[in-house]
Amino acid sequence: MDTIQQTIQPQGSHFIDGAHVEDKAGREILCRYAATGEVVATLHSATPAVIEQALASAKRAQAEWAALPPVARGRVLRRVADILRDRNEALSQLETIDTGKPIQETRVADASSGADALEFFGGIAASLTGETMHFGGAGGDFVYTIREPLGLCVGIGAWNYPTQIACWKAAPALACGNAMVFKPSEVTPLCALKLAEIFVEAGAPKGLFNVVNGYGDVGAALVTDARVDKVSLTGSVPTGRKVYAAAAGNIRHVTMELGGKSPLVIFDDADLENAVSAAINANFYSTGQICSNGTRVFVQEAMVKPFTDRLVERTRNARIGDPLDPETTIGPMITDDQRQKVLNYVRIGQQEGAQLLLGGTCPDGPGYWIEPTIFGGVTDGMTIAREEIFGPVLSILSFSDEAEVTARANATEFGLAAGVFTADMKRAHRMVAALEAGTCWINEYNLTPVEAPFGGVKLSGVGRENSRAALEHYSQVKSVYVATGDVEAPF
Ligand SMILES: NC(=O)C1=CN([C@@H]2O[C@H](COP(=O)(O)OP(=O)(O)OC[C@H]3O[C@@H](n4cnc5c(N)ncnc54)[C@H](O)[C@@H]3O)[C@@H](O)[C@H]2O)C=CC1
Repeated sequence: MDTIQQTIQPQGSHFIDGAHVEDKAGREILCRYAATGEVVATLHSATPAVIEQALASAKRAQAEWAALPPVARGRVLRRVADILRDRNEALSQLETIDTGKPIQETRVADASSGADALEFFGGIAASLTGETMHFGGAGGDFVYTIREPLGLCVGIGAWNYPTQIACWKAAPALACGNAMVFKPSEVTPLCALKLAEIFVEAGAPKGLFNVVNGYGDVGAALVTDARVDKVSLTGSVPTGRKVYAAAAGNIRHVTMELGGKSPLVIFDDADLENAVSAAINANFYSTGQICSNGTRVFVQEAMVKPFTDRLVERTRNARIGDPLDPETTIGPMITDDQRQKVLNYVRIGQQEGAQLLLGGTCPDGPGYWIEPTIFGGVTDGMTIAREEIFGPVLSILSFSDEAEVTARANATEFGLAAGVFTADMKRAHRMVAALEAGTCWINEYNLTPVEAPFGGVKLSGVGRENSRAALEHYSQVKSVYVATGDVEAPF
């Protein structure tokens, strides 16, 4: 039988101009399966020569791609979507090995979510048109606009959704006629390589979607290259600050999908089971490694006890185990470093007086496991209520009324997402209007259909992914004034 490594090891660390590329001069990237700590693939961080090759080939491919009729571009993207769906099982297994996320999740949320984006933007490609503005009636002057691609885009990804992040960035970029060089997170380098192969198989010009693997310095080199017209990052706020500043040097476009500390507000008229389900999804899906997670769970006073009891009871049913077993509902953290960071927050939570109601410890054995953790009695000033943990740690905070909870929910420098659970729809709409967040859910949490814009306000980012809104961030408008009469001049 093949070992995991024999099956998983890619033919090269990068995929450029239609082929796998290797340059062993680059620093090693050891790709570990988070469930066991086993090294499943060894890659090398891109050298300057590899980066140059990727950018030059993408630049060439962009001109070829932009010259195609939009309907032909759309067809290629839709073919990519079809292949992703046909190979969902194999791609889900790879995603599980790349990230440690349970197969139960990767089967429905990764390649399939990527396919949705490619299908949506593939369908829209042919309907990207300009506008016409008339002056002085029929036969008079007019302006028409042309929606143009930006050119060469760089995508940089976080570790939690390697396939989805690559697709959410590539699909709108390519639909608009751009090319993309994508750099995955150094801890999940595998999935985007497969996606790059599939683009070529679906008929995309070689070089249109290149993947270079590497550490932060590779991302930095891509961002500062003068040929790059746009940078889209999914990552942490500190990295976002650096990338945004670097892009400013050349006055380049950016999309920043950054971190969060989102509120999930549960009023005492909400359906208890639905609210508990949402709190579970908003904190423990992907072992809590989701930027939009509702980690500050504000519960109205009368609801605190029944909500807490039921949440703890149901969370005891979480099945921690082999991520490739379809019954498993909780996988490991991505790396031991990330687990240590989360455990440190658990310690700080206890030191600052929060009540540890469940979890907080690590199951025995290899791999980067941590139990789903619930804190009660959390107050706004506590570190665990202020900082992004990016792990399975849920904080329950109690509140008395709407005005109070709205102010407290907004008292954060982040603004990615928010959720409100109530039977009173007037209150729900009033609250979401007042919440400082880019994405809100009423009586749900963390659903992100491709038709809806996704993105943050405040420190959580700029720009939007998905929906027609993303097209604005991957294209620019040229305005063309057409005169029909003589030219007036003062002398
Ligand atoms: N808003 C969103 O859509 C999402 C946000 N995130 C955020 O991402 C974070 C976790 O992901 P990480 O991979 O740890 O984030 P990170 O910020 O450490 O790294 C993100 C990516 O940026 C690259 N990078 C690092 N330094 C760079 C530099 N100077 N220039 C260019 N690229 C550089 C990394 O190699 C990686 O590919 C969390 O804070 C989370 O909130 C994660 C998923 C979705």
